Amino acid sequence: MIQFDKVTKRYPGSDEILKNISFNINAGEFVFLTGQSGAGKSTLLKLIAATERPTSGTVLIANQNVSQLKPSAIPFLRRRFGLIFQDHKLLYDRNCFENVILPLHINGITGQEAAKRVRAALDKVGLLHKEKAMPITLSGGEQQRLAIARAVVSRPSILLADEPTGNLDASYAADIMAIFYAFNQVGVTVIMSTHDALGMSATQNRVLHINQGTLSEPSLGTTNFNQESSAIERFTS
Ligand SMILES: Nc1ncnc2c1ncn2[C@@H]1O[C@H](COP(=O)(O)OP(=O)(O)OP(=O)(O)O)[C@@H](O)[C@H]1O
Repeated sequence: MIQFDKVTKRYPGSDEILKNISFNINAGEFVFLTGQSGAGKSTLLKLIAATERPTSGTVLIANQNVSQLKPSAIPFLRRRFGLIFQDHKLLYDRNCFENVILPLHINGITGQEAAKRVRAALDKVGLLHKEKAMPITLSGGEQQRLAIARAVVSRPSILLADEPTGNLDASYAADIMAIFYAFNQVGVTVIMSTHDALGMSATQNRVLHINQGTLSEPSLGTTNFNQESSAIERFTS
């Protein structure tokens, strides 16, 4: 479903952020993307979402070469994706219902059908009772759940989440992870970047690790992975 073939990414004036990276992600997988700050995790997610283009190499999404898509085709590609960021990107002058309905309105879905879908999405993340609340009145974990509702309301087949638990304490983070696992259980492909290499050592999910521009799939518990984990632990404790 997602194929990178010898992908290199350099921003104007930058060194190579990603170097000759190849991997495949199949429909329905749950993949963690790890690496230190600045390693290129967000860059890789942006290449998948076609908000950035590779400098060289090929990115195929559902067999479509992203670099060869006409600009008019990009919005259709993006409908496959639900995007979730660490900083939510919520609209603070609109209530929860209005935040979640926005992607539907952009896609021309309005009226009762839109309202039904918004309430279903809010329900999935446990926020149906907050539909009229303004985002600023929600806790950090609730705001992140609202961002997830907005990302899934268009029923994307792929969720790209960029450190969605980064600002949250452990219990909120566990709630958010449970929501992502629930979506994955019903067939949604989930690709999630995280600093939390420690947490990942407990997971059975596939891990793609970026280090100095190259990609590896560490077998969990390998020396490098643990060294980096303890560095993160020292930094955050
Ligand atoms: N638009 C841009 N122009 C130039 N350089 C950029 C741009 N976006 C990112 N970079 C650089 O690319 C590198 C990788 O950034 P990226 O945001 O992908 O890393 P990351 O692994 O997601 O980091 P973090 O965990 O801190 O969010 C960094 O050195 C960053 O400064």
